[in-house]
Amino acid sequence: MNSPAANSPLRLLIAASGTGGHLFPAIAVAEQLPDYKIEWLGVPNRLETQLVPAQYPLRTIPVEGFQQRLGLGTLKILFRLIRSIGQVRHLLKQGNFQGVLTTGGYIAGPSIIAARSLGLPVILHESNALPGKVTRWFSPWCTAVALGFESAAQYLPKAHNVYVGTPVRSQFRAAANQPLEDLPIPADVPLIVVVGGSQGAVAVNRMVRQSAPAWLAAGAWIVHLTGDSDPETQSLQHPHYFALPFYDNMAGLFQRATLAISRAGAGSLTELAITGTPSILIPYPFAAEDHQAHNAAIFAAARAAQVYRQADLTSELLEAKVLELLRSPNLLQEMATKTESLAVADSAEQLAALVRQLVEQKHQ
Ligand SMILES: CC(=O)N[C@H]1[C@@H](OP(=O)(O)OP(=O)(O)OC[C@H]2O[C@@H](n3ccc(=O)[nH]c3=O)[C@H](O)[C@@H]2O)O[C@H](CO)[C@@H](O)[C@@H]1O
Repeated sequence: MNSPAANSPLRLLIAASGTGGHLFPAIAVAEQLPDYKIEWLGVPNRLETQLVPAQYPLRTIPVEGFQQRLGLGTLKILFRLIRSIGQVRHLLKQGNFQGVLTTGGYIAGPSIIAARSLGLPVILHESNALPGKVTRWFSPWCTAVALGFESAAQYLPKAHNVYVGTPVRSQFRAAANQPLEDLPIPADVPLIVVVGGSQGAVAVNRMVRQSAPAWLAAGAWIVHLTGDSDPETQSLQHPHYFALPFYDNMAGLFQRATLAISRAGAGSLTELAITGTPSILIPYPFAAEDHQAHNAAIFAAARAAQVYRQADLTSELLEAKVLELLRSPNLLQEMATKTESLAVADSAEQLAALVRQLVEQKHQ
């Protein structure tokens, strides 16, 4: 591979794909590397085609997950994996890249193998408390593994682990109390924010709609981020209830929220910690290896959140727990303080510094 011309910007390939939880931390790090020439690697038809800022050219390759049992399907996937490795190698050589940053998931496997086979440094960021399969399999080959939760290191004994927290978008690092200009919510009313990860959570949505009338009657306002695949989003109408498929100003919303009801994806938890927002967490029960329950357990242990398994939760119980919290400002304040203590405010800067160190040291 050619060495970069003196003074030409270093070239980094970011392999991050699929969900907000994988994309936003990578975007946050990219924002910290304005002097790098960055290109993006993703999968066709996934969220990256909408969320990755236009300044980072997006390349796509078709990769899929690994099945549990061996069979013809597994062979096909293996074949695709080998083909993807070849495609990423070609891309890396052609683009004269000097390093790879990935946030895990299926796109990470071929990216790590391709980059390491060319002697390029790879930094893998794992945001979950229980690292995903791809991270557990491929982390020993990475130059460094950056962790969102310190306790994840116990699952990666052969990796070079560095705890940095999970990077959040720049909106979360701006001054507090960004106004919600598009939502006419009075300053002095309690606000409940409901969020089901980047794609919404239909089961949580249903429970929330059943419980919401009691919360509204108690004087609360509600912003309900439903995702775009819930057919019943218009079934509850109330002047103090806003149902939206997706919302951009999450920093402003979490800062303003009295209480959040959320899934327990690493991205949402990190943001709740940064904004010091007390929460009720309902881990997604079908997440790979139940990893959201591991994320939520850290918040529960720190008394930063109340955690309920979806299977144990009814709309009556949810209704009662929320009312109880709305009537307990001291408890909410205590949860807010505990939540804040879990935040790593400069995670994006730390991870960008790690990328610089490893990429630049290799190319000195
Ligand atoms: C179902 C599933 O397996 N989800 C996983 C997925 O994240 P997934 O994207 O589902 O969930 P996360 O909580 O990590 O991230 C959601 C992100 O979307 C943003 N958002 C959400 C709604 C909205 O209207 N506007 C908005 O901007 C949130 O602010 C947050 O930044 O990857 C994460 C990181 O590996 C995992 O921890 C999650 O468990």
